[in-house]
Amino acid sequence: MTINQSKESEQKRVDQVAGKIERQIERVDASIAQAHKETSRIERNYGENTKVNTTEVDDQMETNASVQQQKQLVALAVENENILNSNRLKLENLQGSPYFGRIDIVEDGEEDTLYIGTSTLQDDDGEFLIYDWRAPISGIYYNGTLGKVTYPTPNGTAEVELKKKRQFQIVHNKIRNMFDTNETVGDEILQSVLSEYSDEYLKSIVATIQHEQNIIIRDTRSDVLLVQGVAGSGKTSAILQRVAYLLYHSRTTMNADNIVLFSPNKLFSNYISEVLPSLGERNMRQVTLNEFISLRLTGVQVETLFERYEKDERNLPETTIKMRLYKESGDFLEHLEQLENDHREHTPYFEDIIFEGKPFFTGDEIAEIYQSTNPAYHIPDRFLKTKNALIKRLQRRIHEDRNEDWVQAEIDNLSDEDFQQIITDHNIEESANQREIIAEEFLRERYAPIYNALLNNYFFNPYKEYLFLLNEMQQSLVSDSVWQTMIESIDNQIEAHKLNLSDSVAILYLRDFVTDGGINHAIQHIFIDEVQDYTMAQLKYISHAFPNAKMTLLGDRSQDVLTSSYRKNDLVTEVNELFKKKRITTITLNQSYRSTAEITNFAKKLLPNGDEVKAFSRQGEDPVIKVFNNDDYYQGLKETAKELNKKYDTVAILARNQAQAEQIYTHFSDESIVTLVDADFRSIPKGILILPIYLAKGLEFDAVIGHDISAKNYPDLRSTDVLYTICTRAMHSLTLCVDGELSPLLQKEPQNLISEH
Ligand SMILES: Nc1ncnc2c1ncn2[C@@H]1O[C@H](COP(=O)(O)OP(=O)(O)OP(=O)(O)O)[C@@H](O)[C@H]1O
Repeated sequence: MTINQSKESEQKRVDQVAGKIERQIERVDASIAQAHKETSRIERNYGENTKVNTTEVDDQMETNASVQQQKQLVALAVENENILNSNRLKLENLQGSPYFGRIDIVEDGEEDTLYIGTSTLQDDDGEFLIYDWRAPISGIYYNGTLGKVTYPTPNGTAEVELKKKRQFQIVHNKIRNMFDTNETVGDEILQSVLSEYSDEYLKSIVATIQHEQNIIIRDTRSDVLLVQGVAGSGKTSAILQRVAYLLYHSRTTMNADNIVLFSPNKLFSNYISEVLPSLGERNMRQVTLNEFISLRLTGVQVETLFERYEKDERNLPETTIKMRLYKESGDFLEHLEQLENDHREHTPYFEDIIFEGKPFFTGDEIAEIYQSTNPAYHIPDRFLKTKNALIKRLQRRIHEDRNEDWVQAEIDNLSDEDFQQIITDHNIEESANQREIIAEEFLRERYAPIYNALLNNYFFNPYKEYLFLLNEMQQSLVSDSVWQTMIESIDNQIEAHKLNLSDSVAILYLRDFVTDGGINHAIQHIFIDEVQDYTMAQLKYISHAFPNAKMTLLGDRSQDVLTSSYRKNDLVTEVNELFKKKRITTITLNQSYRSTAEITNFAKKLLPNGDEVKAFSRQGEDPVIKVFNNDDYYQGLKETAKELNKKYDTVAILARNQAQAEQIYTHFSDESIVTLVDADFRSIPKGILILPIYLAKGLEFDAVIGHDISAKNYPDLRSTDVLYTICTRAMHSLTLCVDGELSPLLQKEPQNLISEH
């Protein structure tokens, strides 16, 4: 058969499948309408049932049972509707482009042809029209070259012969491109996908996943999967495909709520929010490091990475660097723990528990209980015994206070409804001492804040404990007076309810150690994007806080924008050292997909080990370096941006920091198509955008303009990471504007790229 004949018969199949998808959508719509009616009927019924008489105790009990039953019915009906809606979403996702791959295999002498798409589709006879890309057999499409290949089955590995691998690009149910290939996914389709212009949202790469990316997506063995991937190599894309893959394979034991992604900022969260729904899955939870820490340290304002970066840009003394590097190491957390253990005689710092303006338990009373526990026990055990003793004291108080006059008086003053509510809430039966039981329950409610304070260990002061340990620490990094000044400065910050990043993680770790708390067992997978921005102490803490979670860490040591002013780390070595007791797999991605070959080749020359980076063979225009005479700079920048915006929807002017971004904006403020983006933005508009580089991390734009790459602004090698990250945000066009003298980082560039204005 010629390729044209094949195309004709393939098109026929697409038409048939498209027709079946339409009919299934109609049927699902009818079922959804029916289910919706049913849910409303049950809800109405539920409403009527709750209106029954609730004054008599017997009636109350009966009503409760019936309400519970109705609640369950509502929940079931809603669940049914949710399932139907999720089926519809899957069908919608298949509409217009039902599949992207086909494999022809011979298994046990039998030939079979399988089509692969974003989700499974069966016809009414149960025949598979489309296989989900995550099905074990679909792995062949991404992994196998023609010939003998294997795939996992519940009964072990199966071997088949792969006869043909075909790729499709189907748009509006018309085959636009079709290729037979022996590669993972041939370059032609990838070329075409990558030439498209940027979008507000990242897209799924399911149809064109590459071999190395596939290994990341399908890894289920590693405890820690570390990916060192160059800019634009598909790390973020791989995360999202991997989440979809894991959800599919652990349907019964895991859902999207068991997965947490640490993302760099809110813009980024929005940028990636469409991929999983386009694959028929719910988004996982997302949190920034700062939100995560702040949630755990309520009442304290924790410095963000961006704030610190802005500060670091101004000055960073050598001693600060030394102390910070130490406090950011995994060892520091261990030293704190060790020091705490070494000070057996020391009583942790306890606080009064205040109730209605007065101490209910004083710090001294709590300390006494702690001191009475066996000093041979571990600190967390002594702490737990103290806490249990306090809970017992509270219970005793409740028991003793129940006959107090004030309690009796308060009960007498309860309305009938409140009185009945206590009876029903606690299932209190009629008996001789019913009133005493009611009094106890009443007190339990009244003293709930105390109980809550005990449960949450609010009587322990981790801040003072931390300062104590810092004081006790033997260190030879800096002079004693510098160390003391550092301690005083933390003390002052705590007074003002503020904390810097390194101290906050150490305090959390210390608090969790002493109180044996802070652990979340429900999370099964943690993903950290831009892991080069994390310190080993932070990674250690995250791993401690989610002990059941496998970790997928993705980063690029060359995009170390936020910490490169004081840290030159080797990400892979440090992470391997930190997690040496775990099963760790390291994968390197060297192929960059985002930018044209010209941009990638330009950017990689900035790096000392840039040869590793492989450009994808998509041709475009050469990057441009425009040098302006000081007075003309902003005018030139403005004209450049406006000119590019005629051709490209999004043109991003990337500055080193917020102050520079604001400065640029003042020169543009008369233009309506220009937006100054700051940390509170949740989505990226089209037009000309001005933003500091740290907010552009992980994002991409059609055209990028690097702001003021002059000798003043990018004086030496320490600025390499920032400049590299700026350049690699560009998909199709890169321009670097220079105010005055060219940065030494650009001085080796060929003259034909540089123009004077
Ligand atoms: N296999 C692929 N098929 C199609 N497009 C791809 C593929 N891999 C990556 N891309 C595209 O390349 C671009 C960069 O991908 P992504 O943002 O995931 O890379 P990254 O490694 O996270 O980048 P960075 O570290 O620079 O932020 C995106 O537009 C993505 O859609």
